[in-house]
Amino acid sequence: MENAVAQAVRVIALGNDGDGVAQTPQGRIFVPGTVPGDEILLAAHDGTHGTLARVVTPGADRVPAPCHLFGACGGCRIQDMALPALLDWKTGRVVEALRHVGFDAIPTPQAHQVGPHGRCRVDLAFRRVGKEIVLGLHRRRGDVVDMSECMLLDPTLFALLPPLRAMLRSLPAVHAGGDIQINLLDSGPDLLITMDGTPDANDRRILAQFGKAHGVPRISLQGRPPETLALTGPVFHHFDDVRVAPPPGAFLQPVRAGEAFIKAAVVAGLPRKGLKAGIIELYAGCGTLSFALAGLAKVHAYEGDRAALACLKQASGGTRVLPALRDLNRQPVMATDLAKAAAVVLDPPHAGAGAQIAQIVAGRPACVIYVSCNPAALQRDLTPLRHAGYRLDSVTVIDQFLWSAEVESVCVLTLPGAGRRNRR
Ligand SMILES: C[S@@+](CC[C@H](N)C(=O)[O-])C[C@H]1O[C@@H](n2cnc3c(N)ncnc32)[C@H](O)[C@@H]1O
Repeated sequence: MENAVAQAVRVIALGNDGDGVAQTPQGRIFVPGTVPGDEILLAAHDGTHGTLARVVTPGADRVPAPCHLFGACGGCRIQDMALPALLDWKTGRVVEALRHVGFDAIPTPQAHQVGPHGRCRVDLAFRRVGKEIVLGLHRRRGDVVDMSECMLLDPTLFALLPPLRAMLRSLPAVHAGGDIQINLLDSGPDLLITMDGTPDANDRRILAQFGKAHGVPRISLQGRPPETLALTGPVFHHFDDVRVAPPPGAFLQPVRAGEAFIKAAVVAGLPRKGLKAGIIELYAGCGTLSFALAGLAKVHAYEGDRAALACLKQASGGTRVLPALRDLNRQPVMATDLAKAAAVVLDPPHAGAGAQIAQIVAGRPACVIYVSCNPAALQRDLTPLRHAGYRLDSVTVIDQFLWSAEVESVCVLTLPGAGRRNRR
């Protein structure tokens, strides 16, 4: 970074990762900590990225960041922009991706935003610093920032942090530090720890005491597979009244309200008729959507992670969910099977659905409901479906990663005429 800029420049947009984009005489430059409409002075820039010297005139959507750690902690990227404006920006990103797909008509999206203090899933890092433990999220580029306050975390998880720090401080197997994944289940927080020492019987005793005292039924050590270090009570969660036992570190939606919005959009997108043919669900995880779908039809649920599949299988007895283990990149569900389904629901990982998409295109199921956490993958995966004649019936945008650039969406696609063909 060298070039100082003397005159004020205007921030005209947000980039995909949430940094402001300033229009300068030298071209467009990403400037963290700015929002559209700001008139700013740059401290320096290198032609593509700049640093903010100060905001000269704030944009209409600029607000004071609600958390004192904003700017230091890497957890929130865009806290100085009003939440309705942030939801509009995220909605715009999804619509832009769909425009690039080339749909003739894009329905007006339904947009939902969760409230603060709802995060039930978090990955924290911890470091020994002197006699203390620093526990929190990483800086944007750098070390861990102690989470002394947080606008995101569920209050139960936030309340766990002080005793967790104290316990980690006393744990002999923690030398320099490690990481903790926490899932807040119905049975309480479920901890999966990575540490730089090897826990012995004394460490396990300390962990079990902590678990009993703070309502943490299970603490596991990261590994393949994870090892249970302390089990002081039953581990369970519920999806639509079905009791499941998620494995340590299970993928779950991060916010309950976000999960409910996704589920409602998926269920609302199912066809009204022909559900007897059953639903094919791809990337089912531990069954977040499966049991809701099974309230309406038989569900063939495919998942590639063994532990998640075992959870789904154990819970599926007496329901209409039929789980199957499958790596959908290497062995996608074939077109002939997909063709018979009343609907195909897919919720792929960040990279998208890869090889599975070609089989969906070839199978031409009447209805495809695509749940996305990545607009770029959504655009890539829906493009061949649009070329195959699919129409976009509805779009739902969900902002459940508040104050970040992440956005989820649910797109419902139908193939004109295919319902009649498949029901014959
Ligand atoms: C975004 S999560 C969705 C899970 C679930 N629908 C939910 O809402 O909790 C994606 C899921 O895809 C699974 N997955 C990732 N790659 C896969 C693959 N190649 N084959 C099958 N499943 C895969 C992951 O294990 C994870 O459960």
